[in-house]
Amino acid sequence: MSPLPAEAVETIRAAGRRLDQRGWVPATAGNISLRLADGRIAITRSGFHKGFIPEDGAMAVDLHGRPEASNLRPSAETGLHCGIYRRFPAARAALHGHSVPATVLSRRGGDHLELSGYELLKAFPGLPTHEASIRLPILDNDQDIARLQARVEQVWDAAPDVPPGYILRGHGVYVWGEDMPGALMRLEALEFMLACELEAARLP
Ligand SMILES: CSC[C@@H](O)[C@@H](O)C(=O)COP(=O)(O)O
Ligand SMILES: [Zn+2]
Repeated sequence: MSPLPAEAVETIRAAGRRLDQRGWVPATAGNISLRLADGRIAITRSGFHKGFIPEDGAMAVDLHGRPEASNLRPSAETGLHCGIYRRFPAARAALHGHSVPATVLSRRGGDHLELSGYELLKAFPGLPTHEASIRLPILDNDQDIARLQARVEQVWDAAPDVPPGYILRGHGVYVWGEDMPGALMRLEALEFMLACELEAARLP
């Protein structure tokens, strides 16, 4: 059991501050992870405010979410992060936030949100133009994370071209990327488009 690399911990703490600056991690909401070079997953410990993650606020788990240190409690949603890393070998960073637009829009119903015509779609892989769309899955929230992850996998199985993100209804967004800057960029792009959708829904 080796300690987490200091650089990985700092990357996670900086991402937490960024999410907090944007208002996406109220109270103790949100969680953040990185896949380390040795294959372990570094993830935020449960219950901290993500804008103020302490130096010991991240810990290592394996790809199945099993903690290295049994006295520490990883994020309650570790199973969702590990599900992403198991499924997508290129994923090296995953972010989860609770923004107002994601929460409000997902509570309107439906099993997906179609985002089309936005220049910022180009932040997503394989979309070189705004003349494209992504179908962002919306899944009903569930406190049983293993059951929720099983449903996420059903959605991925049914539509292999799903974008690197999804929404949990009334809860928040998950996004992943090939590194932390990539995941942050994607989350920002997605949150911008969700905020636009919310504004548009308010127009008469
Ligand atoms: C403020 S309650 C939010 C939690 O239930 C959960 O959804 C969340 O995002 C943070 O949980 P955590 O266990 O700190 O990773
Ligand atoms: Zn959450």
